[in-house]
Amino acid sequence: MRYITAGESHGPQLTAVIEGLPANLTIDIDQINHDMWRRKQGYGRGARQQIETDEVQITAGVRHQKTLGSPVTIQLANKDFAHWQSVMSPTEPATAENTVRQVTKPRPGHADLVGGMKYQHKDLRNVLERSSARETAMRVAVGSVAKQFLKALGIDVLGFVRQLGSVKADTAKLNEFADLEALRKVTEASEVRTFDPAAEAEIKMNIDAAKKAGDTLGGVVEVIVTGVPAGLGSYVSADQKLDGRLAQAIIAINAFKGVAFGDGFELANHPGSEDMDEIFYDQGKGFYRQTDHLGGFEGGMTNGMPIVITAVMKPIPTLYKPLRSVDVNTKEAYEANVERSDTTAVPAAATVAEAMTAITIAQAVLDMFDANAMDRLQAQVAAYREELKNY
Ligand SMILES: Cc1cc2nc3c(=O)[nH]c(=O)nc-3n(C[C@H](O)[C@H](O)[C@H](O)COP(=O)(O)O)c2cc1C
Ligand SMILES: C=C(O[C@@H]1CC(C(=O)O)=C[C@@H](OP(=O)(O)O)[C@H]1O)C(=O)O
Repeated sequence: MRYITAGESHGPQLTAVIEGLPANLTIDIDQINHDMWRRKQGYGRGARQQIETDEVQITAGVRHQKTLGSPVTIQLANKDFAHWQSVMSPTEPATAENTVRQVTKPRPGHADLVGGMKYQHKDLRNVLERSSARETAMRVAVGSVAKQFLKALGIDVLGFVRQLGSVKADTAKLNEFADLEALRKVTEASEVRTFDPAAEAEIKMNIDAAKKAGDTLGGVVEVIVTGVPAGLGSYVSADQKLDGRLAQAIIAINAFKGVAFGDGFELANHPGSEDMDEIFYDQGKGFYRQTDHLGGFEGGMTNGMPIVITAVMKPIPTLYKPLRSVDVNTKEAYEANVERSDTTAVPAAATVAEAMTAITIAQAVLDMFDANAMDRLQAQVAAYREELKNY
């Protein structure tokens, strides 16, 4: 399965094309729109989210809620385009009137300056429109389809917030959740998508304070995947290592700067005897582990334990507090000014990280099993799970 997205932040619409989904997968559009809603939410988001409704349309590859095996197209209108029609028109020629909102002042932390140099744009709007995280809306739509595919195979994926700014949610509280369903309910109801109400209250205060100071906040998201059979991905070649592919997918989210599996950077603080997940055997369930320090991966392959990914998002680069930069035409120094921006988007980014994870795991499943028809694929996965138990 592969996908591509197209669309500018203030252009007419965003589009995703997914190729390689098996036929007869049931697609629930309400579920997609629910995930779109989750990405739109989150304390600290800016005014743009009040303009958009983010309800998608499926325009190809699905009939009566079932995939056909042909490419699937998902479309999303940008409501904000109404305010940018002339500036962002794909067909009108450039005139003095419709190029008035040219951007010549690159914002530090954005693609603006280097994108302009690379593509020979002097109106940096030509860069920022596509480098904007608006595009992550389509990744969430594709991810929602991937999640529905995985769910049909007993694999569940959830992303949530672990830390926002310097405030960390309490790990002991996370361990109290019986399953992902219970965790989903609590984190979905949280305005900052976390599971710790005490941390949530403190985080909201910090977001208010950052906003007041014209500053922004980053944070750490976590994604957990349960029900994964052992053996997805492979150790045989670097490009087949599934942990490596997941790391690429996560770092490819706007503003993500680091990714780790299991205990992650904490692994360095312990000797090997405390970090490995020892192997046990039971007649009924086969080989199993009692711990998951390595986050579900050995040798680039899933080992049957939950996949646990944490990833860090830098603070939003557009600040109301001005940052120093230089105009690309006049070469004069200036201090950046801002129209509108998010104070933080870590809660939204947790949904994006969940989507990128789901897409990557779905691709690994489709690389390994029959990718044509859902029934045959389900039968193969069930037989494979049985084979593993009897190994
Ligand atoms: C969900 C989400 C929302 C974002 N919202 C904003 C925003 O409102 N303002 C902003 O300057 N950056 C925002 N960003 C981050 C920028 O898109 C990103 O930092 C920029 O494109 C440069 O890419 P890089 O940080 O990956 O190098 C957002 C990122 C995500 C994932
Ligand atoms: C539009 C979205 O996020 C945008 C991501 C973004 C950026 O620079 O990445 C900048 C802001 O856009 P605007 O300049 O239109 O206010 C955010 O609102 C979205 O997530 O749907």
